[in-house]
Amino acid sequence: MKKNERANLSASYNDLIAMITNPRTSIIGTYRIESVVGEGSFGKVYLAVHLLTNTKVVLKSSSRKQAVILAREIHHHRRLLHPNITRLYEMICVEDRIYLAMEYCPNGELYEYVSRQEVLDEHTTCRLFWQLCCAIKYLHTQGCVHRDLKLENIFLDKNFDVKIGDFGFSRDTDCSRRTFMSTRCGTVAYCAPEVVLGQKYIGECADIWSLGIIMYAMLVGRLPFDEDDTNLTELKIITEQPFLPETVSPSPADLLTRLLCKDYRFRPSIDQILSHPFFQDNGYHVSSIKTVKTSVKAEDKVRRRLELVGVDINQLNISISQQRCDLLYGWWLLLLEKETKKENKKSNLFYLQHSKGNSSSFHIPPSSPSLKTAEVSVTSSHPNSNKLSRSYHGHSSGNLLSTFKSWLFDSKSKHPSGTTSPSFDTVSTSSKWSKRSKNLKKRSSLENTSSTKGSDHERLSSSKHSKEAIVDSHENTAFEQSLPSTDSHSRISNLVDEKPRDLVSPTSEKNSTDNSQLPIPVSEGSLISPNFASTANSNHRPNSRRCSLSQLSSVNSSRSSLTRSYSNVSSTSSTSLVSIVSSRPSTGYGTRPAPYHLPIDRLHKNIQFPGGDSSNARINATAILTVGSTRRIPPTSSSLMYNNQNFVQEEDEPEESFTSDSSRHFSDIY
Ligand SMILES: Nc1ncnc2c1ncn2[C@@H]1O[C@H](COP(=O)(O)OP(=O)(O)OP(=O)(O)O)[C@@H](O)[C@H]1O
Repeated sequence: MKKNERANLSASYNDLIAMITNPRTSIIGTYRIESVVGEGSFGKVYLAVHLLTNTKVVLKSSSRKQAVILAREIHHHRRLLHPNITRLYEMICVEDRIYLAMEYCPNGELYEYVSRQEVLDEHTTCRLFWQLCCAIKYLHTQGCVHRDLKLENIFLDKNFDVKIGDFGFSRDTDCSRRTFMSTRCGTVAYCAPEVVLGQKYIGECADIWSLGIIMYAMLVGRLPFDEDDTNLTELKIITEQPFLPETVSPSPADLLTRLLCKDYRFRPSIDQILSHPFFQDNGYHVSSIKTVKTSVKAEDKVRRRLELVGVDINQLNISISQQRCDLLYGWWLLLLEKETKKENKKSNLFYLQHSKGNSSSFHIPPSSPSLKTAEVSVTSSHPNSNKLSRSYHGHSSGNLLSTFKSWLFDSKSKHPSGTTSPSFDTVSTSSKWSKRSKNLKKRSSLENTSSTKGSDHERLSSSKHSKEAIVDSHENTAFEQSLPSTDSHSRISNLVDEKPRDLVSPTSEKNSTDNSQLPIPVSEGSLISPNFASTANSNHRPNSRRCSLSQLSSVNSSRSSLTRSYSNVSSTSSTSLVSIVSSRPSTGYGTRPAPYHLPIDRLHKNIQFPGGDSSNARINATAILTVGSTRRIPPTSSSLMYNNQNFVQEEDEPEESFTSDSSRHFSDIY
């Protein structure tokens, strides 16, 4: 044996030893774990790289014990394909853990961003809030409500575009006949009055209230109702008008007033919100709503490439049509995303070339890439940079993998043309605001201040018009088959025992004798047209304009209090309003060193916990509490949050069957 051959053998043996003796898992399925980026309720969240596409993803790890809870999240999340919703690529089930591979948002949570910036200028607020509302419109149109919208569940991608995540409390709703729900869920400070009161509520209206809280936090730098004492927070949510500083211009103030209307019946619909002058005056129109688009050409290309490397196309089509979130579906989404990005770069280059010397003919819609971003994209699509990004810095199996990758990426086979270039869908809205408020005057002082802030904000501004290349399933026949039809939606709705009712008009509801429709007991003036507390109200947090989420006297209003929430335990009295205080210590300025959720013994003492192993129990910061329901949860679901607790009551949701099929054990290196 030659000397260098022996050296190679010895090196590969050492690699093998290093790999199998390393106590830390580094490969999960086809992902290589790089680092830990956070801690969720059920486990660590890792930054990982997809070995075939080099795409960065997050891997959310959970114990198999949480499988039933996760099923709800996966069931909703995998159907959602929108530029402002994090994409769920794949679910990897290994012996005792489940990993969810999701779109990575390198700029973290909106919570941290707002904390860093203290307050956002109106232009930035408008851009982010527009994206958020577009995502919510899509969600509601899909017959789904989020029910846990908060700054911590909104992420920012590399272009500082909004991505909603965490669908743990989502549920199906009938978008044509608003469904009444009774499960109290979400985070207290973001909860609508009707939810706090334990009344039946309409999920869409509760989401819209939470949007109001988020918009308020962006503009004012703190939450409108957030006290140390949860009961006080709840009382304020029900009775008080939020204090609105003078610095907020009339137009956003008008929108905020409408969103935070105590009576859900008078809150605007998502279409009405999107048509509000606050958006229109900033150049955001319903005609510029983005949808996820991919071309037939890109799909064909990806299919052929997968076929070339031996993937069974029938199997692939099944995975796609059932949105199975398995290995093949993950490959499909990631490859398609890459291909679409490539196409978008090409079209940006095309725009760039055609705009030279003729800039007036080059129209950039509000949410499409700016020229600056497009230039960057073109530069990075240079063949050399491509090569660089494809190079594999990996394990001993690198050679095989790179051969496989070269088959996937360097296929010379010709593909049928027929590209549908990315375009913007127009969504028509019938309702218009009757009264247009004054044009929004940009507050130059605020903008100046913000422009001098940290690099994050500069990046945000510079990427104002950037566009993410995202996969679209809607042009794909296979995908189309998989999209739940209205029928399947209503079938799912039927599984929920809360009977959907028509929301014809507030008047018709008033006539109803149902408790859920009784007017909310707040002062009459605020019932219909809530006026924000006067800015002259000096008792209420002076100088709050300058206070940040983490600095403000709600000082206590650091993250710990933000995440106080209803929990997935019901009290012994089914109608009592029970709240749980997460006693996670204040973590200071936008950091989260400790896990959110502390052991059960540190909870608010008025909670009565049914028997069970408290040491095993963790409070989900945003868990569920059912009030006023006499239903009992089936035994299988009762272990959702607390072992041995039969009091937990959850709404019936269609459950995804989680197989423990060994074929899913792609890589159990631990
Ligand atoms: N898509 C993502 N991109 C980047 N970081 C992420 C992403 N998802 C989660 N993280 C990081 O992981 C942390 C925990 O994730 P997340 O909040 O989604 O977990 P969770 O289990 O839903 O927690 P909770 O229920 O308490 O909200 C986040 O604070 C964030 O730092």
